Amino acid sequence: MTNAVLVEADGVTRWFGEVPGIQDADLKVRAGEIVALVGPNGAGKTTLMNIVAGILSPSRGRVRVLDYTWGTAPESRRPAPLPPDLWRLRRHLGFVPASHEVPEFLTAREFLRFIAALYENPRSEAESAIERWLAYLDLSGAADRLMKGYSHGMRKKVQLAAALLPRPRVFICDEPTSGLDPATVVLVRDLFHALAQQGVAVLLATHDLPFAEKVADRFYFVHSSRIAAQGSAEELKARYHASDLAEAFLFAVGGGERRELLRELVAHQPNETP
Ligand SMILES: Nc1ncnc2c1ncn2[C@@H]1O[C@H](COP(=O)(O)OP(=O)(O)OP(=O)(O)O)[C@@H](O)[C@H]1O
Repeated sequence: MTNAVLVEADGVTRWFGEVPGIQDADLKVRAGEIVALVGPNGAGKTTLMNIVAGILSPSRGRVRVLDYTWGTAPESRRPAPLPPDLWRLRRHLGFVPASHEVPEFLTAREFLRFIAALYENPRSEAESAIERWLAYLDLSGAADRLMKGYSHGMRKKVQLAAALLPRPRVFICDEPTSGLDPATVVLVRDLFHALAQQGVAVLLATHDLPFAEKVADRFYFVHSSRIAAQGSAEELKARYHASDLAEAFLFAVGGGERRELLRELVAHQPNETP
């Protein structure tokens, strides 16, 4: 299996007016690698994912996914237009957004058929792939109901199936476990590992650190619109003398000072009698 870099961001910055979405972010995801972006709300994870998925243009910096390169070099705060032929990349890039949006007035089966037709999968092959995805994600019983009545978790499952049906080489997934029951989280974990084994480059963003630690090979800590640290779980824990990934994150973004402050706050005064 090749370990070529399939996704690369170089100095990517995106401003929303005066608000920084992400600044000077460098990112790499290799074939067969699972990379997780972790960080608090508003840190910049979704902005970075949307940029490398070709949904949002960077204000500055360059992006390469497979053979497609786009972005801008000048010192500008104005987003560069996305290249018009970027749609060609989409059949190779599966994307699951953080939102649970699906076309509500279609059934899951209709929607998946639409996706298969869009990417010109042969009809017979597509039907059997759709059946298998529905079965794997435990959606077969609901497949002919309008998605209007679907729960958040069911919608997430449909988004996963739709993104993976065209067999992408790059898979970008925002909040993969949000709304999912614990048994489905295990299915998704296995799914990610299976994709990586097939040489797919997987990029995800999550608040679910136990899940991330089980699936990801490498992490990017995103904080205040910047990448604060990157590495494997073992590297990050060793670097910040942390017992788990959450603690490593806290120390990487300066939370160690808060721990010191807490120690001082609760320490007994020297002349205090117990
Ligand atoms: N369309 C937008 N217009 C204005 N500001 C935006 C827009 N999208 C994102 N931002 C801002 O960019 C920053 C990064 O947001 P982003 O959604 O990337 O964070 P996140 O790490 O994905 O957060 P969460 O974990 O809550 O999803 C935030 O300050 C956010 O308010």
